[in-house]
Amino acid sequence: MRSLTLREITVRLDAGRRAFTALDRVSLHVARGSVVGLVGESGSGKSTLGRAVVGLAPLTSGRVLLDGQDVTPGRRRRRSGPGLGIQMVLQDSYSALDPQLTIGRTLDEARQAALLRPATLAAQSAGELLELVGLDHALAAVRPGTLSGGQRQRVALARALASRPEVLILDEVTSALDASVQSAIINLLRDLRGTLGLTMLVIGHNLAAVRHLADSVAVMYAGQIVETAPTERLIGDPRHPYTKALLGAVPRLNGSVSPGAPDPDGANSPGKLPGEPPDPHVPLPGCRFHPQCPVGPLAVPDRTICTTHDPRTDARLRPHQTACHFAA
Ligand SMILES: Nc1ncnc2c1ncn2[C@@H]1O[C@H](COP(=O)(O)OP(=O)(O)OP(=O)(O)O)[C@@H](O)[C@H]1O
Repeated sequence: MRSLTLREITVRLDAGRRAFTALDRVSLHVARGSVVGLVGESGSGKSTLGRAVVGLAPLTSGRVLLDGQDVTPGRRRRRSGPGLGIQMVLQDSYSALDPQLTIGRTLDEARQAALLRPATLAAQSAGELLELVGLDHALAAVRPGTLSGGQRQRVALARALASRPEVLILDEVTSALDASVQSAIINLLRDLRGTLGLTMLVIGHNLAAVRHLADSVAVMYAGQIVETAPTERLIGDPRHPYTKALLGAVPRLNGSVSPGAPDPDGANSPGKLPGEPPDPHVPLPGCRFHPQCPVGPLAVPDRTICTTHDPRTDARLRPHQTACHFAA
């Protein structure tokens, strides 16, 4: 396993009439064999970050490093990019699997692709891969359409593991599943982490699921990471005003939640904060969070949070910070 380092990742996307900044200089480190959770509201840029790392979203600037080695997608001097070294599993495994191929064929193709990679460790058989994710060998003969959502997600995981990736990015892999299936997948990921020592970036709305997998959690808001901290510290002592607001909307998080506990009502997910997150298509002048920021008008009603409060130093970064309720 290797570490994953993201340095100042910026992604500008084209949304019809004009481009907008979906990710703004995002930096993150996932130590070798560790698990980092990435949480935030819908539209904050979590999936775009994962996609940019594996080359599925255009990277405007920034670097992707595996153990310090530059594997940034699209860089000229890099020959293969993250390639098979970083694998991503998506929420929608139905569209991610070819409906015409049997599961065995899908896994065999993934194994074959991995064998072309010189550094690849010995790939396992399709049956062994299925076993690894808790599925019966017999499922190798069937097509994805006959599987349940949970089984398909396990197959998607097996396909990602077929190439023995150094880093696994899991994007909302449980959010489309029933509560009990969610719980089983979370437990599977915990087991795989133990047996394979995987380095993982786990993206999710569900803070409880991330909590029970992740050593540390990064909180994303409007295309930026506003706070990163060891998981229990983040939950017990959030420093950034946005993290506090996010956790404040989740009363049960400070209580006891059993590992991998299902969360059918979303009570352990980041709660619904007042107002709407900023629209990334509309550039915001001055403070991005505070409705009364004197630097400029804010297009986000009810968001009484100022991002200019530095959680690491507790410093007030800019003069207009004094208008922020949270830092007052
Ligand atoms: N291909 C694209 N073209 C244009 N805009 C996009 C594209 N992909 C994402 N976006 C926009 O980028 C922003 C970030 O989206 P992203 O899917 O990364 O957020 P997210 O935090 O993963 O949300 P969710 O949890 O709902 O998946 C959103 O405003 C989204 O509409």
